[in-house]
Amino acid sequence: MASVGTQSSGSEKMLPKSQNLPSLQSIKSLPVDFRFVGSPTSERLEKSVDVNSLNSNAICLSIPEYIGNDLVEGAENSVGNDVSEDSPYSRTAILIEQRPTVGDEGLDTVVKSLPLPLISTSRSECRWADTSSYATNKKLQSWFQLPNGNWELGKILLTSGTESTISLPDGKVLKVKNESLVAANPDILDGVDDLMQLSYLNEPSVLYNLQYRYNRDMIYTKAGPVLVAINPFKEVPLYGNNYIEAYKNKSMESPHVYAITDTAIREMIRDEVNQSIIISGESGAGKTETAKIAMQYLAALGGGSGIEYEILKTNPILEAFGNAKTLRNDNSSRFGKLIEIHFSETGKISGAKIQTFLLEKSRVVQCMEGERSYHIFYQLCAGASPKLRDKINLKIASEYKYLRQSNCYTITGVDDAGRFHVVTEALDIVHVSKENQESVFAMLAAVLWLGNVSFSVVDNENHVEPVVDEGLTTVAKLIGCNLGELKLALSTRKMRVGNDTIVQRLTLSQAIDTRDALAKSIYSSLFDWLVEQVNKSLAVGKRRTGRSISILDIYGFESFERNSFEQFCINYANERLQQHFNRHLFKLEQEEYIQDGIDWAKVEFEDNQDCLNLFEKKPLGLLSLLDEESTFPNGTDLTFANKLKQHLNSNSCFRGERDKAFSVRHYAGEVNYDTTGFSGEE
Ligand SMILES: Nc1ncnc2c1ncn2[C@@H]1O[C@H](COP(=O)(O)OP(=O)(O)OP(=O)(O)O)[C@@H](O)[C@H]1O
Repeated sequence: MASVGTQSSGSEKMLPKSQNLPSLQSIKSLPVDFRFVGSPTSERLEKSVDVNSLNSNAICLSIPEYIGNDLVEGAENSVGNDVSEDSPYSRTAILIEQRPTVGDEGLDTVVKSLPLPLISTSRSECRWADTSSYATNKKLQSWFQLPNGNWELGKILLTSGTESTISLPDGKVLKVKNESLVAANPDILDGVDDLMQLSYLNEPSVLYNLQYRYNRDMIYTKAGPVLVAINPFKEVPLYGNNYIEAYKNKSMESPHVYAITDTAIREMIRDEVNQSIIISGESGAGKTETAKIAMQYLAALGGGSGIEYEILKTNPILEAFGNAKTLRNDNSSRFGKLIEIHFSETGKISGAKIQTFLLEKSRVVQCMEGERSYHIFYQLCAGASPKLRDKINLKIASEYKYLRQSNCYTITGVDDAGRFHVVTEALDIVHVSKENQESVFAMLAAVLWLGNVSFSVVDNENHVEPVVDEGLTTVAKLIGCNLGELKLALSTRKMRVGNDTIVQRLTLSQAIDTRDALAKSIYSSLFDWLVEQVNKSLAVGKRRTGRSISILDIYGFESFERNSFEQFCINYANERLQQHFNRHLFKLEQEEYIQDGIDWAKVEFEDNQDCLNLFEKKPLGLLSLLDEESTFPNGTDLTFANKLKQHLNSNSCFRGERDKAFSVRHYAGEVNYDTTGFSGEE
């Protein structure tokens, strides 16, 4: 007699009535007609001692090839008899792996007689049987969106005509239009580890499934070929050597960054093709942490030469110089990075190369209340030795205007002085000499002192001159420049008129802009120089004969009140990534199903092609128009904004705003841009 079942790992309300739930032993002692297939669920079944820890209540069964149609019908009896709706196992699903020798007819007979939903007849094809009749037998449930936007799972009590009566979990009974109800999946599909397994793939079902797993610390879920990670904002016991060992070369299907990375390694070796792992998401979603976890896995598998240690040590350096506290994320990357890890033919790491993009330079001179500038400034101020402080005339963070303006110096739980030592150690490891390190710190101090440079008005046209004080003299000393030259550089500009060069005095606001531009330029040159040093160190003497795995971690989609040119570029890059995601998750997958003639209910998704066209179309897209305006001698930010309004106002993704502003309807929401600085006007 076949009786199969397992306890749901779900909430109390879902537990079966019986107190005597089946033990692992009873599951294992299934009749010979059945055996576990080598799927992740069954693997876990066999390994796990505690059935309660299972995250799925689907039992995977395989019908051995030699059984044939007759025995399939036998299976029908045994399953059908024992697993009735009232049995303790009523939430058990059955997944039958169809072998080529089992005819469709035989299988159909089994399917029809099962009192339970059949999840699949073939795991590889994922052709889920329609479970709606099962749901009708039970009390039909549907999602209903409340006025506040939240989704509630309602029980349908009655359907008549175009309306249904539903009861919500809080006991309220509502009469609603049928079209406002969104199909819910049967309980049996709660917490599936691949969203593609859901019978109904709609917003509330996806959110519910992700939350169901998240509540159980299962932060990873697959969405076909894509891994969805939900930031746990706490330590989760999912990493480290034991986990690495478990995933190593095992083609484990259960969702994890290690599994994705392992697939990249295997496919790189097997197909001899370079691989890339693209990580995208909004700010604070966990991209950088995920990139680090992937790098740790690569280092563990491809390590041995010692270079992997250097690669991992680049993280504290890049984070110190390129990350900052924002309102959304205490450690927000303010630049994008592409890390290429090179492997030799034997699969060992032979070197790496880091490319960085779009460092947010403006943060050096201004940041919002409650945010911080780059970590390294605070680390330096807190952790520099007395000798170094003396040498570069360093004060505490609150002495510097650039750091003072946002009124935030520390991050809860972060020891800046301690981090400074970690950074200097990491700089040692990537072979930045002590002498060069000192020059780096001197340049950082110069940037901070620049912010303290003030100006005094010298005539009635508001022309200014820098005040000669500790700030100005320290900057001159640190950057190795004559004081008089520095004064001129900060208060005048040279212009060519015909064959002559004339020197024009700057007004206060022009001088402040010049000072800030110098500070930004010093900082971004320093950042680029460091990345160059890191790359030299990671590539020394290594022949790049093998293949590589690249990890792209670009900083996330963001929207402030008024967004800059940098944010415009970042949001465009994110729009492109979204399109890549859509293509792989929906477009290509669905095209393949259609080509193969697979009966597939089309999944509706929001295609962001229109928004991409707004950016990319020639000659009347945002980028082309910006290119054009930047080359016009009389082009300004205002003429650019007017041009956009003239040509793009009829585009549904665009809206002209007052003065120099416009907004774009991105996939993640509408964003307002201020064209100040877009056209590069003088
Ligand atoms: N897997 C994880 N385990 C534990 N904590 C995590 C994990 N992923 C992210 N976090 C937490 O969330 C914070 C933000 O994550 P992270 O810096 O990776 O976000 P991000 O997507 O790179 O954001 P940004 O675009 O602003 O750089 C981390 O500092 C960490 O505290």
